[in-house]
Parts: sequence; structure tokens; C-alpha cells
Amino acid sequence: MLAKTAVDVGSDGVAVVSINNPPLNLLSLDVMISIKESIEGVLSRDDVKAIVITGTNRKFSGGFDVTVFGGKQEKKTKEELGFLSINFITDTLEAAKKPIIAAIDGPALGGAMEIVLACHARISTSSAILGLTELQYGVVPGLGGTQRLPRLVGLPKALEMMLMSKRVDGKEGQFLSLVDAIAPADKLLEVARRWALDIVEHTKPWVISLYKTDKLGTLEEARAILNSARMEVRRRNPNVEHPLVCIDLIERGIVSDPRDALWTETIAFHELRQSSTCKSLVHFFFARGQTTKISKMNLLPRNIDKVAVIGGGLMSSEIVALLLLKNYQVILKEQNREHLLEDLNKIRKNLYTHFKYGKTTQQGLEKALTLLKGVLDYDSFEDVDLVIEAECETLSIKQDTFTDLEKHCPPNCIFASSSSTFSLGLIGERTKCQDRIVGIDFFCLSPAMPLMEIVRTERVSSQAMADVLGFARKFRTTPIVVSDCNGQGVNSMVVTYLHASMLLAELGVDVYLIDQALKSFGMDLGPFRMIDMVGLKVFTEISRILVDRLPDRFYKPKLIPILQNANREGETTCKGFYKYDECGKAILDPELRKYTIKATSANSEEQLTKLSDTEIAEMILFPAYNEACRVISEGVVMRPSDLDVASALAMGFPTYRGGIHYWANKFESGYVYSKLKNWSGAYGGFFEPCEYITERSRGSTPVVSIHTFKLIVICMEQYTIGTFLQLSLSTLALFGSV
Ligand SMILES: C[C@H](O)CC(=O)SCCNC(=O)CCNC(=O)[C@H](O)C(C)(C)COP(=O)(O)OP(=O)(O)OC[C@H]1O[C@@H](n2cnc3c(N)ncnc32)[C@H](O)[C@@H]1OP(=O)(O)O
Repeated sequence: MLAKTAVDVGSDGVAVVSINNPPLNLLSLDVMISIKESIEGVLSRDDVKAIVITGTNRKFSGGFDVTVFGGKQEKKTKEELGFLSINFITDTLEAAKKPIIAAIDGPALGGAMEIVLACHARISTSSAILGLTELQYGVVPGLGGTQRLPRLVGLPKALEMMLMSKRVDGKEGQFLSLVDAIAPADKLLEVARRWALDIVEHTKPWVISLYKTDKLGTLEEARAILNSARMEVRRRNPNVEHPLVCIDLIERGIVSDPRDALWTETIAFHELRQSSTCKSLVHFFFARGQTTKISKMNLLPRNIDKVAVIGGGLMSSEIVALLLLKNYQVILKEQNREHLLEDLNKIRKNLYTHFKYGKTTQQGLEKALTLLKGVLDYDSFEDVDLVIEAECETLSIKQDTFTDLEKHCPPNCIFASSSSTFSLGLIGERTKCQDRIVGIDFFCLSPAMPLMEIVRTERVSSQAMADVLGFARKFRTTPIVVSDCNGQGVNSMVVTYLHASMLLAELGVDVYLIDQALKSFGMDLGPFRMIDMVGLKVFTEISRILVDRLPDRFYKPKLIPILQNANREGETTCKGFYKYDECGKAILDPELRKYTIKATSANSEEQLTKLSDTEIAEMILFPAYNEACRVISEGVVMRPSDLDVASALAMGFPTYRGGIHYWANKFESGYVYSKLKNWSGAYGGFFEPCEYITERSRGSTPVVSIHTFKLIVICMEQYTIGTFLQLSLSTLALFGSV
């Protein structure tokens, strides 16, 4: 078995203990025991004056392996619980009679950061990644982080870093006094060794973090800061407990004794790691990491610097503006001068809005404008890396464009269509470059566009997929890969969610009550506030395509035309479902009732008025889950967990519930079915449970669609065998076969 630490004692009397658990030097009980034994070993040697602790391969450590979190643990005695935090980190490492210095490059997160905090000084590279990220997994720091971080950086910063799982780099760490000195990677050990010897020679201070108090302020000040943090946590995350536990632990250490608080912390950590919140958040962490796992691991994405956009529709101007703000050179091609001028104007306005809302500076705005070029022909396409075709939905126009693109662009250029109507195979039918044709949807239904839906055909090459995934990452969006599905991917789940909200409002439920109920459930925004932010125009455009194609599956809201006639388009017109003041703050508008009553009276069905928050949330989220199940069983997405990620990023579904599929799958199989079936009887086919949910409620294995098998076959060509088997198993598990 590979040794989990390496020890090297130099002629200067400094021992270097390196954590050695590649690739990320993740921690486990074994690794911690190995570090403890190595440190005890060198502490007992007469030729060792000081110790430097670091990680092999330019990575300190990615913290504890979170795969072991969640689920029931065996009952532990107090001694067992305190073994790592008290016995090792506090009584062996921090209380050592020889100075121990942390030398940090790469990540030092979670438990690894807690080792670092207990060292007597910290030297890091400027790019090191430091943070206590435990709250991201539904637990609290379990190895003294709640006590030592506030004592090193002060309460406000420590709270921000812990409650938001915020990471800082080495440079910021130095500014915060978390890091004592910065060194280049190739000099890190040398500087750390010298620092250690300086402590031995009393020319540098020997700091014990646990008993520092100079950064804590008075008790009264500390209580005020902690209480305001509590209020903020209750406002933002009313349904989770662990952030409040974290604040209580910090307070306990300040008010009573930090060593006593270490015991409470270790017990709290072990309780929280068994919670369902922890399980859901760990599921979400891995689900998010999986979304990019689609092509051969060894393919590096090629650079995409210059992008051409063809057609300047409603969504294009926002996409072009975002590309420009991310420093891409963009060519916008239109069919005639009049359209081109109109589009360029829209883009300028869009950029200006970004500037107005502080999303870019004056300089950023000016630079963005220099990167944009409007054209009417293909003359400047000879060095573009990516073309995004966003023309009107006419097949012959798109086919002509792709034929022209093949002639005028370089042979590696990726061609992306944003069409939600035609299959990519049909659009590129007349070309010989189907291996470079993909679909891209920037997910305009979400105000922050945090997702990029990438449509993959059976013929697209692994390299082209790697390039587009690289582009998505550079664009700072999470890619969700879908099959060639005519726009029925993530959009259809989100549109169903918004349709269900509208339907409920048209059945008499107050719009603001709906938003409030969904917020209490944990959604970032209520659905109506979300539509206001996106704008009715964009919502109607996306919704119309789905309603036209699948009228039985989607709802045609009556409220929309009523609001559009009243010019209530959302934030852009300062009125939508809410009113907006000059600072853009949303205000409830009593006048809205006038319009909802019109839509309600157009509805002949039974009126709903007295629903609880839970009933409202279920009536809106179960239809969205129903649609997600259709999308999954049609083989549109690779894994159900992709829709968990999509639901969180696109709809604001709470990550502590794991994502929509993970959450709804936890109900008894018959529960969701019977609810949907009852609503379908009372309020129409929109609620009708899909085949997958129906089969599940009967306890039988739902049918796997031919598309899913197709998707698996595509993957066989692109995956390493191990990854392929893992994915196939998870796909089959979805259908209850394993
Ligand atoms: C007791 C303590 O208080 C509790 C704790 O320590 S909680 C844990 C704290 N640690 C973290 O939050 C680290 C999370 N990880 C990261 O941020 C990043 O992985 C990183 C910055 C460490 C490295 O990034 P990068 O080099 O891009 O590698 P990345 O692709 O993210 O990860 C590589 C693999 O390691 C896995 N991994 C990363 N950190 C992990 C962790 N802490 N536990 C389990 N698996 C982890 C990833 O899921 C990924 O798996 P895959 O290849 O099967 O998809």
C-alpha cells in the first residue's frame, strides 16, 4: 500500500512531512493517522528542530473525502470522537514543543485547512486555494475550524468564509493575516524551512491560534455580529440547521472556552454528517461535477477566441453582449443593413444596461464595443473558432447557412445552432461536417444564464464536444449535455414549472402567495418574480415553441396575453407581476388582481383558494418533476442528476434538497402519482402523470426508451470502459433495474 505521508529530514534540522494521497491528497482516518504518526516520529527525533507540513505534487490537500459523509454512522465514544480534533490537531500538532509550519500550494480546504490553522505559521503561494467549505456539504468544520479561523481573521471575515463556503487565494489570505508570507511555488519549501528556523531562533513569533483573542473584539461586539449573522441565515436559508449550529459553536468558544467548544464542535460535526441535508448536498456536489463528464478524459479543449453569431434575434443580443463582456472577439452577421444596424443598437443598449447595473465598468464597456464587428458577408470568417447560428426558424435558411459556413470557415471551426425546432441532422444535412455540428442553448430563461445546454448528435466528434465543454467552462456556465431533442431539455422542465404557477394563479391562488410559498420551500426566487426578471417576451417565445409542439404536455397561460396587452412585460417596463421602483426593487402591486381576476374568470374549472404552502409547492413542483421524468425516460439527458443540477441553477431549486429529481424520488412512489392523477382529474391533462411515474407507482420497472440506448451507444464510442460502465449502471439504476 502507498505510504500516506512522506518524511524528509534535512541537514538544517527541519523535517518536511508531506501528505501523499494522490491525486488531491484527500484526507481520511488512515491519512490522518499517518500524518499524526509522522509528526510524532519527527517530534521525538533529537536531530529535528522544526517541522514543515505540506502536500505532494503541488497540492496541500482537498480536505476530507466527502463520499463518506451522510448515512448512519456507528455510535462513537467521546474519546473516539475527539481523537482527530483534540488528541491529534490540538494536543499533538498545536501543542508541539517544536514549531510546525504549513507550506501551502494548490488547495487547502475543509479538514486540510483546519490542519493549516493549527500550525504555528503559514507560508503559501499566491494561487493557493484556502477555505472552510464544510457548510457546502451540510456539516460544520469538525477539526477546530469554527474556533481558530475567527481568531486569525476576525469574526466578520470568518463568518463570511464559513457561512458561504468562500475560498480565498494565498494573496487574499495574506491580506487577512491568515497567511504569514507568500512564496513562489519553487521557493515554497525553502521559505517555510527558513521561517521555521526563525521561530526556533525567536526572530519570528510562535503563534497558537486557539488562544489568540486580539481579533475578536469585545463580547458585546462579537454578540452583535453573531446575532446579525443569525438573522441573515434565517432569512436566506430558513429550512436548514447547520449554519446556525456553526454560529452557535463560534459563540460558545468566545463566551466560554475554545477547548470546550472543540468538543461541542466535534459532536455537532458527527451528528450533522448523518443528516439528510448533508446527504443531499453531497449528492449535489458530485452531480455538478458529473455534468462535464462526457468525452474522453484525455482530450484537451482547443482554444475558442473568436466567435461569429448569425442572426440577431431577441436572445442573440444578450448572448453577444455576454460574449463581449467575457472578452471574446465577436462577429455579428445579418442578412441586410437595416437588421444589422438594429441588432448592433440592441447589443449596445444591452451592454449599457450591464454597465448601468454595475456588471461592468466604463472601461469594460468601451473594450467590449471594440471587440464587436457587424458584417453582411462571410469575408471575415476565415479564422473564427465557433459560429453560433441563431436565425429565424426556417429550415431552408438554416441549411443554406450551414452550407456557406462549411465553405468559408476553417476546418476545425465548430458550428452551433440554437434552433429549438429542427434536428441538427436536418440542419446540417447538406454538409460534410456533421462531426462539428452541435446545438447550444444559453438558457435565457434564467436571469443569470448559469447553464449552457449543449446538444450532442450521434455524429459529433469527441474533440468537438471537448471544445464546446471547454468553451462553456470558460464562459463560467455549467454545461448540461442533451441529445438532439428539439428543445425539450432543461427548458421543458422549467417552462412546466412556470406554467404550473400560472395555472394555479388562474385557478384563483394569489400570485404573491405562490411566490411566498415557493420561497418558503427554499427556491431562490418565486416563479413570478423569475418571469419578471427574464421578461415576458423571452418567456412567451420559449413557451410558445413547446406549446405548439406538445399541446398535451404544456399549458397555454391566459394571463400572458392579458399582461402583454397592459404592457406589463416585467422589469424592463417597470411593471410585470410586480412593480419596480427606480432602484429596481420589486414591490407588490394591488392592481395586479385586476388582471388575474380576468384570467381566473376565463377559467371555468373549480377555483382554488385555500391551499397551504406545502400544497402550493407540490402542485407546482410535481408537474415539473413529471416533465423531468419524461425528459429522462426519453433519453434526452444522460443522467437524472443532470436535471438536479439544472433545477438548482435554472430554477433556483434548493441544493440542500439535492435537486428536483432527487427530492421528488424520496416520496413514496405512489404519493406523487396519486397527487398528479387527482389534479389531472380536477384541473386537466397538464397534470397527467407520465409513464415513468405511473410504472414506478405500480412498483414495476419503467420502460427504457430507445433514445436512452442510443445515448449509451454513442457513449461507448467516447468513454473509457470504466466510466462507461459507471454511467450505464447509473442510467439503469434510474429505471430500477439494479
Ligand atoms: C472534517 C472536515 O471539517 C470536513 C471536510 O474536509 S469537507 C471537504 C472539504 N473539501 C472540499 O470542499 C474540496 C472540494 N473539491 C474541490 O473544490 C476541487 O475538487 C479541488 C479544488 C480540490 C480540486 O479541483 P480540480 O483539480 O479541478 O479537481 P476536480 O475535477 O474538482 O476533482 C477531481 C475529482 O476529485 C473529486 N473530489 C474533489 N474533492 C473531493 C472531496 N473533498 N471528496 C471526495 N471527492 C472529491 C471530484 O469529485 C472529482 O471526481 P471525479 O474525477 O470522479 O469527477
